[in-house]
Amino acid sequence: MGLDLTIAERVARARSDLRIGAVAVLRGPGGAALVLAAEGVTPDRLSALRSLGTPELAITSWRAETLHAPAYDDDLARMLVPGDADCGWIRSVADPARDLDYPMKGPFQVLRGGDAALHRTAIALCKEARLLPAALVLPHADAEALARAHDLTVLDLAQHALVPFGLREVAAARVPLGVSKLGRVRVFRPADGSEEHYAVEIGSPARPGPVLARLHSACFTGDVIGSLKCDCGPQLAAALDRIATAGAGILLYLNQEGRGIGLANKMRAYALQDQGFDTVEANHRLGFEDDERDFRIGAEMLKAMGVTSVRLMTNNPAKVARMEGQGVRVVERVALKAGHTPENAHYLATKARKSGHLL
Ligand SMILES: Nc1nc2c(ncn2[C@@H]2O[C@H](COP(=O)(O)OP(=O)(O)OP(=O)(O)O)[C@@H](O)[C@H]2O)c(=O)[nH]1
Ligand SMILES: [Zn+2]
Repeated sequence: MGLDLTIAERVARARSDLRIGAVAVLRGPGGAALVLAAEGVTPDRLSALRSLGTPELAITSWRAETLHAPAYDDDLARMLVPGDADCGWIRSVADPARDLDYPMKGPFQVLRGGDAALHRTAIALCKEARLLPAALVLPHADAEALARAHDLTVLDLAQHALVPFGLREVAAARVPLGVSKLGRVRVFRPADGSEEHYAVEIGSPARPGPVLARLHSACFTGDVIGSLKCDCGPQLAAALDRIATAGAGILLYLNQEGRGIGLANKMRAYALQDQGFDTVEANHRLGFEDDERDFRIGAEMLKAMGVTSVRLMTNNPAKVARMEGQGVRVVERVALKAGHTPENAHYLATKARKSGHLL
């Protein structure tokens, strides 16, 4: 019926519920559970969950490795929350901020066997909500009745897996730029309620290409406030300059701050870097992969603009491979070196050594 929530709307609702600290219900073939982002737990919510059973804390295998806890489910670990643990305990398992000062001590009661599908989706939703990748999960036979009684969103695991990936252009206008009067900005909105992304088109790039293109991931610190910790700001300026000099091209500004972990998590990663961890180690200690970006977005935007082949400005061979994997031909990789400073030398060297970037 037309008034029913679509799958995309239901997933967006569950994601925002976790984001604001509310409880949602996940339902799978093996049962259902109440879930809550670890970051959003409050004493009230914790005691409400406890009145219904023993909550489990799902963390990624990266976070488990830092805590020296076994990840029996391969990509994640499910720990029982001890009866005397408070919200501070839960936050310390999820958040490495205080790992060095107050190391978490095991032994942790890690569950083995059984089904981790609900936990896996709960972590995926936390990541999509740009929260720490850790969730409280309380499997419960009456979870659906509780959802009805408390007006909670119910999401099927199958629905989460099926959410349609679709981006459509919602607005476009001429924007004269410092580098070229022939600028145009197009705004793309994803079907799944996540952030919008922008295309900056200069001149009239000939479709289907090859078009001189740059996929730039948002970096508030580098792009907006001139941080010296990375090379993003100067790369952004250099890419626009190159396109303007060539007369035509496209820069995609993708809202995948912090390689897809969001600004709050990136600042958590920076705080860990202040403790001596490098950019990759910091992501892992937080429980993330070193790169959480979804490269379908850039490819779909290019295709939506009629572009299927590019001369890609990047120093990251993985970006080239990911674009090719998504059906965009990269006829040439154009090196983009700008903004090397003493402050970002270690960061760039780490990306070269661990993530395969070309210096
Ligand atoms: N998680 C995390 N993200 C960072 C850090 N430093 C910069 N970033 C993010 O990294 C991304 C940089 O992306 P890009 O410059 O587009 O991509 P790249 O993979 O380095 O490849 P290039 O095309 O060669 O620049 C931005 O989203 C930044 O916010 C960091 O220390 N930790
Ligand atoms: Zn940056």
